[in-house]
Amino acid sequence: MRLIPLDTSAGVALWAARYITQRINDFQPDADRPFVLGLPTGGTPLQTYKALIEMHQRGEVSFKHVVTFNMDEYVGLARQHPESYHSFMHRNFFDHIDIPAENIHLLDGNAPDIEAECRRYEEKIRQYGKIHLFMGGVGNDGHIAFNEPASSLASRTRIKTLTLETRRANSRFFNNDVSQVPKYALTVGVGTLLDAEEIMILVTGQVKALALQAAVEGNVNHLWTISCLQLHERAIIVCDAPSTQELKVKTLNYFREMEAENIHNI
Ligand SMILES: N[C@@H]1[C@@H](O)[C@H](O)[C@@H](COP(=O)(O)O)O[C@@H]1O
Repeated sequence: MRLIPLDTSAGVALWAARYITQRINDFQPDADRPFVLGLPTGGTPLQTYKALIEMHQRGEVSFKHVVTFNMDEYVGLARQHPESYHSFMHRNFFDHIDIPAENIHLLDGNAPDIEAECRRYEEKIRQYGKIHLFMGGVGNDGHIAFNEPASSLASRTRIKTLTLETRRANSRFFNNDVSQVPKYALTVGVGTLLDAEEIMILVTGQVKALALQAAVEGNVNHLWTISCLQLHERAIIVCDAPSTQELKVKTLNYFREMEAENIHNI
């Protein structure tokens, strides 16, 4: 695992946007060989999307041959609802870049047959071979995508019941009314995430401090599904100073030294 400790959330966003841009450009994608990018929603990646849009506008990156798969979507929320992840992604990212509509993949939380929809999503990812880079955030309770505590670490795309903690945290997008937050979501599984070639998780704010500690210093544990990163060959966590509150000084110094050396640090 690489841990990139930065001072501010703005620094995290810039680091992540530069990293994505570099990976896409190094890959030199074309129509027959697109770059496959996994994407999250939530408050954390907003600044990263903004930075990517600015880089695109400056001509530093094109998404013409990038294919995207979003991590999750609420069940039963109309696609046009401003807080559906479909709306979120178009409003905050897709509408401002040159990605072709057919390259965008999101789970359909209103599909008549939920199981078939989840199978279709897994199959679609398989058709592209693999996701090259999966960006994500983390919930306050350590969930990755919507893999709530005690999700199987071998799980695939499926429906999940959201915890009250997650619904309370997300109620800030629903007029602070928890009853408006959907109770279920479709989400890629931990196993789906672990299949990606590389995973980059953004962690910002003190509310994420326990989740970051679990990810970095804790044991691999299904109660903190973010800890699955320890099983991945190429996992990067980019974090700001407030989110590191619960890490040992020794841990933080170790990762700082590794990054300063910049070699053999996975
Ligand atoms: N399903 C999403 C997660 O993918 C996201 O990581 C988490 C944290 O969101 P935020 O970045 O707003 O703290 O929220 C939701 O639960």
